[in-house]
Amino acid sequence: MISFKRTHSPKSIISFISTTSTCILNKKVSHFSSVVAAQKQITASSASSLTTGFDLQRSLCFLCCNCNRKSVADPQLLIGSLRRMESTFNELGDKASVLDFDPKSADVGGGVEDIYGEDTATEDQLVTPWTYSVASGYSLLRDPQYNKGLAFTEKERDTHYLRGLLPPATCSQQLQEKKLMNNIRQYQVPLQKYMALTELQERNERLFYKLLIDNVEELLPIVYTPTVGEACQKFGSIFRRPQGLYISLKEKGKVLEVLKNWPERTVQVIVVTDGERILGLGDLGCQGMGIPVGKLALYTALGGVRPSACLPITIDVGTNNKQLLEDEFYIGLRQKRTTGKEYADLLDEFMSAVKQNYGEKVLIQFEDFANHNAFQLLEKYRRTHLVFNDDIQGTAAVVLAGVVAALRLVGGSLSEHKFLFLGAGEAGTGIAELIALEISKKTKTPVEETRKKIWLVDSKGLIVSSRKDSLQQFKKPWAHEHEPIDNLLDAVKAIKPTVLIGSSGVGRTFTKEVIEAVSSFNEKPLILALSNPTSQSECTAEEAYTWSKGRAIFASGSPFDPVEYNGKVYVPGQSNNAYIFPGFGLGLVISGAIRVHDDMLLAASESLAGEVTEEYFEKGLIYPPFSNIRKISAHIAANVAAKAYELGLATRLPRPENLVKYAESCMYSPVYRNYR
Ligand SMILES: O=C([O-])CC(=O)C(=O)O
Ligand SMILES: [Mg+2]
Repeated sequence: MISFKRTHSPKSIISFISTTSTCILNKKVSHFSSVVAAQKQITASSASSLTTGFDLQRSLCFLCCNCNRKSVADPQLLIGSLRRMESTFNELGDKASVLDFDPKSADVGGGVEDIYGEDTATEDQLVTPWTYSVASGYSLLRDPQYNKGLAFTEKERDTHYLRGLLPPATCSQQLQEKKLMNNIRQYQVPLQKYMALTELQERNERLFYKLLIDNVEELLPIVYTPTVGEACQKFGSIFRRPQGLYISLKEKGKVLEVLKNWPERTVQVIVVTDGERILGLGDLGCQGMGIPVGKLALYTALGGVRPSACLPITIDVGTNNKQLLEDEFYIGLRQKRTTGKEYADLLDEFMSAVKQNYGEKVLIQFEDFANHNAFQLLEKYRRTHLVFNDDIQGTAAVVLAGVVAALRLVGGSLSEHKFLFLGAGEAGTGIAELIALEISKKTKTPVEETRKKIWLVDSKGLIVSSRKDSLQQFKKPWAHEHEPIDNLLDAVKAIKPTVLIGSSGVGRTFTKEVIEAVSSFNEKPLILALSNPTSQSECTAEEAYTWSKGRAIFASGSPFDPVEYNGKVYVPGQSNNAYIFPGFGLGLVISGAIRVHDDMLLAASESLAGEVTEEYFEKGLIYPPFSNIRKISAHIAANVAAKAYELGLATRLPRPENLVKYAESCMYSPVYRNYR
């Protein structure tokens, strides 16, 4: 039955009870879930000895259920019980123990009893899916945020009612990590590894992050590209427990309420998608949820943002993917995508609700929206919200960093190079613009001029001025004077780029002829095949090295293994926005930035390029290894935060003196905590 901890002083319990009752009487809380929320607030705000709210909440639940199992929402009955409880404590004074209190004079006896009525409830009876605010006992083992499995110490097993719920052995987090890695390595199929990791995340969050942080190079291709792409494609079939928040057209008019259902109040980073352009795989509708979930796992593992401060969101406005619409296991709305006003209104409601619920400083990262919405959303909200488009801005910052680093290998300054892109969408035009901006700043030349060094090819051929009228807005700045060319190979031959960048989302488009052509007029052609996942990469690492006869400097969006060519081993780099967004977001969060400015992207990019040291250049690498990513992220965060302060966009004052140290000190560590 009810068991307040004996460590709770009766006075503090009484004060809690009376505050709660007052809240209920004043109709500040109107139903039971609000009582739970109120209880959390009261516990947090009263500096009483109520250090654990668990038992209180449990008893409230208990009382509630006991009042009337069919209608737990009756505040009057609850207050009645609370009052009786209060008077029991008052009578007995400091000697009181909660065991002295029996809410309905022994309505509940000993033994095994279904006191909450959940097991005995018939199908038409309502049961309350209640939970504790502070977990203990069985619920502690089921709470991924606090569960430590066999690593609970003897003392914790005593104080948290875990005796008997675990086998006798205890072990360290290191040993658990070793076991889990052994298990994961046994799976041959990457998707099975993905599922095993997801299960771990839902079972023991700290252990999940410990694995990810300590084995980042091995596990990144599982929780992230390429495997996350396959996971999204099969999301309905592998779906077990929901992660993140789903906002669909059904929730129109109620988005704020939906946000309030999320259990965490202090959210710092939201990654949101509408699933229309998942990696280079196209429209995966609601199943795109794998992407925000994966990106936020990296926010924590690579950038040190606390998991509880991360919120993955999928906005479901339907899908045009016929196969999914016909798939019996599809988890989303079964309708064609809505567009126009209805789409804009839902997004608008979402953006306002986020600000209302979480304030001005929550970062909203747009991810994998289709071009036509991505540019518009960024433009529409960048002055009113803290927004960042990873595919446009994050990819741009990472590619600029790689290109700047590569200058050490290929020579020349940025302005002396000529760039040709295959793909003129978010990544292509985003990268092009940031390169043009950087050249403009460095050479003090107007950006309209520096753009002329950069050429883009889309599905219709080279973007040239004669096509201007029919081009989408975001492509227009790239329509330079040139005769029309309708394919990449001819464009390569005509433009003679020193840098060739693939951002088309279409695999195997850097053909042998294309790579041979670009290698014919460059000693060391810089070739970046950015599209994800691996199946969509413009070429493989092996193709790039072989066709360029070992001369290409190559990096790709998804990882490739090292390649041996003519007796030499070439290690390809991974040009993926995962280098940037975790540190970038951390920098915004720690400075309390309220808007994103392009100069912050340049700051992040510069910081990343600065991490590529001689030892990596010697191996032909233009990015540092991911194994150093937390240190890299701290530096990126510090550089971004410094820029936020410089621009007057930071609200965390005073500015910490040493921003790198400060960033490091803010980073989440997955090591287990000791419980009192
Ligand atoms: O998720 C990734 O690996 C990079 C990215 O943003 C994309 O391809 O859309
Ligand atoms: Mg993306």
